[in-house]
Amino acid sequence: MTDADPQDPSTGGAPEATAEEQVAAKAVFGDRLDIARGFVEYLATSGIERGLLGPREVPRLWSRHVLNCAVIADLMSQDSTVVDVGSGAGLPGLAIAIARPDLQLHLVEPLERRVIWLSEVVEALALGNVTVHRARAEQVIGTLSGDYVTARAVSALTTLAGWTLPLAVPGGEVLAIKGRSAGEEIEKARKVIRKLGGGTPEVVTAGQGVLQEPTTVVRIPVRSPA
Ligand SMILES: C[S@@+](CC[C@H](N)C(=O)[O-])C[C@H]1O[C@@H](n2cnc3c(N)ncnc32)[C@H](O)[C@@H]1O
Repeated sequence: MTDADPQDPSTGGAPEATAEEQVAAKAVFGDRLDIARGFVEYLATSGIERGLLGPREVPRLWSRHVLNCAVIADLMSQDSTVVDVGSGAGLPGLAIAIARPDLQLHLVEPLERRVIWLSEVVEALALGNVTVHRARAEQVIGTLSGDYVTARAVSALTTLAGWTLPLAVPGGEVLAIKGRSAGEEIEKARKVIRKLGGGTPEVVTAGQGVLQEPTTVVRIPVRSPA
């Protein structure tokens, strides 16, 4: 029997970070790098086995998923509360919670098997700053709120605005990780954002100088009452 190749998604196990990813991971996670490694291990094993991510994602777990998500914590003030909508495999929620223990994270995810996996990972990694809620975002409006509301790959901004803006406190922000479509999505959602009390949306990036490809984020401020 030969040892499993960590870079081969068919053989299971966590991928070895490339030299570049290791430098970035050290910069992003600092003395919590071992916890981040633990998260990558869970993603690469039970996360894949239970269908939270596709096996093809294994070789890019660090760059495309964990690091890409964690850097958006740079856009957040100290000691804030964050609601992550549609956390799935804990992205971006758990990556942020690991990078920034000063933040309080609320992960909102409706699917039971994802919630069970998230709860197991939170317990195993002893992430005391994370609470997992089994719910759709619409169901927690009025009961849960945060200084920041995050989301990645959950829905187009026209729909996502209605799920996230009501969860941000006045003066807070929605931070939606988006790809190249960010500007176009903003144009389509401008009217609904205004109707929901959102301020002027903008495209910002996070992770410059750390990641080869910085993360594109749509930032929407939430207006304070006049
Ligand atoms: C494509 S996955 C993305 C998961 C994760 N954010 C990521 O980037 O890997 C979309 C997730 O959003 C969740 N979702 C769908 N509709 C939702 C809603 N209305 N409120 C909260 N979560 C929702 C799904 O259950 C799923 O876990």
